[in-house]
Amino acid sequence: MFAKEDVNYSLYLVTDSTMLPPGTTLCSQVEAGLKNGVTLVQIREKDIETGNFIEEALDVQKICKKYNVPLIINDRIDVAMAIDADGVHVGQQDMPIPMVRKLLGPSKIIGWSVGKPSEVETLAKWGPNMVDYIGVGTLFPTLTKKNPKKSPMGPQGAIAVLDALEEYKATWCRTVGIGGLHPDNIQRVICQCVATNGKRSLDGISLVSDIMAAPDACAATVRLRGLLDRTKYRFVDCELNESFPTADSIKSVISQVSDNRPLVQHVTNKVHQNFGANVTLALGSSPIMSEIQSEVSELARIPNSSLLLNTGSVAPIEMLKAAINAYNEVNRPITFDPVGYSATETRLCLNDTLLTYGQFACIKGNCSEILSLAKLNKDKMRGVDASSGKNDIALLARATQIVAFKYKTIAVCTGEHDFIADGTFGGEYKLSSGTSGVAAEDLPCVMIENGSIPIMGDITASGCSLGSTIASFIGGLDPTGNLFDAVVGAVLLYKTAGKLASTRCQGSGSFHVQLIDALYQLFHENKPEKWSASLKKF
Ligand SMILES: Cc1nc(C(=O)O)sc1CCOP(=O)(O)O
Ligand SMILES: C=C1C=NC(C(F)(F)F)=NC1=N
Ligand SMILES: [Mg+2]
Repeated sequence: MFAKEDVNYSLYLVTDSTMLPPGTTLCSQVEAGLKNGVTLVQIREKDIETGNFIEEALDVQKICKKYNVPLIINDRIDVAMAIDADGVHVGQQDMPIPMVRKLLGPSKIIGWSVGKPSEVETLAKWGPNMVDYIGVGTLFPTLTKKNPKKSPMGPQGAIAVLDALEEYKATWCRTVGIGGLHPDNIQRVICQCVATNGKRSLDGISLVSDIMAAPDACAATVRLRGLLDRTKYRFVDCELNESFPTADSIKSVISQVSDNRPLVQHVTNKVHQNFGANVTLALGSSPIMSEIQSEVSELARIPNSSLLLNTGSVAPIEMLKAAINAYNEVNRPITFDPVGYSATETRLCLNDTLLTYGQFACIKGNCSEILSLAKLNKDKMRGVDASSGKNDIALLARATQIVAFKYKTIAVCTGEHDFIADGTFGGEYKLSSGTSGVAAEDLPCVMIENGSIPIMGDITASGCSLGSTIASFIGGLDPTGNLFDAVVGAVLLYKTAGKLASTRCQGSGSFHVQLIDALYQLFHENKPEKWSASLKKF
C-alpha cells in the first residue's frame, strides 16, 4: 500500500498497447520506463476484453511491485478492485468521483481528468478525501487520444487550472500535465506552468507515446528523466540572472553587439521591413528579411542569430511555428511582437497559438497589447482607456510584470513611459513548488521615460523598429552577456534617439531619417551615461 503523500508524480507513464514498436511488448516498454525513472504507471486500454485487461494488468502490476511504483487503472473501477490496484484514473464522463471513492475506500489513489477551472471548483467542493490528483490537459495536440473532445489548452490553460486550485484552496490536490509532451516542450511547460501566486507548479508530467512508441524506451525515459531533474531552462545562450542595468553594463552590451554583428532575421509586416532593416544596419547588425520556411533552420544556426517575430507578418502560421521551433532548438533568442494582439479574433487566435508554441526571450507590445496579454484589458479595467496615453502608470507596470511572469520572459510595454520586467527567474524552474511564492508583483521592473515624443506616433514602424533594436541587442550578446541589460539598453537607446531625432527633424518624413542617424550616432559613440532617457527602478 502506498501512503498518498509518498506518491511521486514527476514522470507518470500512461500505457497504450496499440502503438508498440516491433520487437517490444507492453511489459517490456513499461519495464524499460520503470528501470529509467518512471515514477507512476497507469494502464489505459480503450477497447479490450475484460479478461485480457485483467491478465495484462496483473502482469504490469508484478513489474510495478518489483520497482515499488504504484499502479493506476484507467476508467475500469472493477478491474482496479479485482486486482487491488493502487488507484484509478477517471475522466469527466466516467463514474462520478464520490461513487468511485465509495467503492475504492479512502486509501486508494483517485485521479481525475481536468481541462478547465470550473472542474476544479467541483473537486474543491468535494474536499480532500475525493480527488488526489488531476491530469491537466490536453496541453498540446496529440494523436494518442482518439476523438479528442478538448482543444489544446497550452501552458496558459494549465496556469488557469493551477490558479483555480489556489483560488478554491484545493491544496491537497496534486497535478500532472498531459497531452503532446515531448523533450522539446517539457522544460518550457514546467517552467511556465506556475500559479499566478507563485505557490505551485505541476507536480509532474504524464505521457504515452514518447515512451510507449519509442523503439528504445530506455533511452527515451533517460532523456525525459534528465529534463525533469534539471533545474535550469536554458532557452537562450546568454545570462538570465536578474541584475539592475547600469551605464557600464549597457556600454558592455553595445560593445558585444558591435563586435558580434548579430544576424537579425525579421519575420514582420511589409511596412516595417525596409525601416527595420535600416535600423538594424544602423546598430551594426545585419538584417535578413526572410519568411522562407526551408531556410529558417540554417539561419538560426548562424552565430549570433536573432529572430524578430512580428505577427503583423502575413507568413503562413506553419512558417512562423517553424521559425519558433528552429530558434528554440538552438537556444537562439526570439523577440515576439504580437501586433494588434486582441484587436481582432484572428489576431488573438494567431498570437495565442504562437505564444503557446515556443519560448520567447522578449515579448514587446504597446499598452493595449500588454494590457490584453495580462488579461487586464478593458472589461477588467473600469474607465481606464487602454489605448490612449492616459494609462495609470502603476497599472501598466503591473501588466508588464504579469506578462513577464506568465511567459517567463522579458516583457516590454511601450508608450510615453516604457516598462520592462524580468520574468525569467534566471531560467530556474522546479516541480511542485513553483517560484516559491514569488509572484508577478515581485519581479524586477524598470520604467524608462524621456518626456513625450508625439512625432513617434506619426511615423510607421516606430514600435516595430524598437523590436529590431531589441533583437539586435539580444542577438549580439556573448554567452556571458545579460539578457535584461540588453533589453533595457535597447529601449533606453531607442527612446534617447527618438527624442534627439524629434528635436532635429522638420516633420515626420525627416523624422525617419533623423531617427536612423540618431541611432547610428549614439550606438557608435557608445556613451550610455550621456543618454537623455531616464531609467528608474519600479
Ligand atoms: C491519455 C490522454 N489524456 C489526455 C487528456 O488531455 O486528458 S491527452 C492523452 C494522451 C497523451 O498522449 P501523448 O503523451 O502520446 O500525447
Ligand atoms: C485522460 C487522462 C488524463 N490524464 C491522465 C493522467 F495524466 F494520468 F492524469 N490520465 C488519463 N488517462
Ligand atoms: Mg507593436
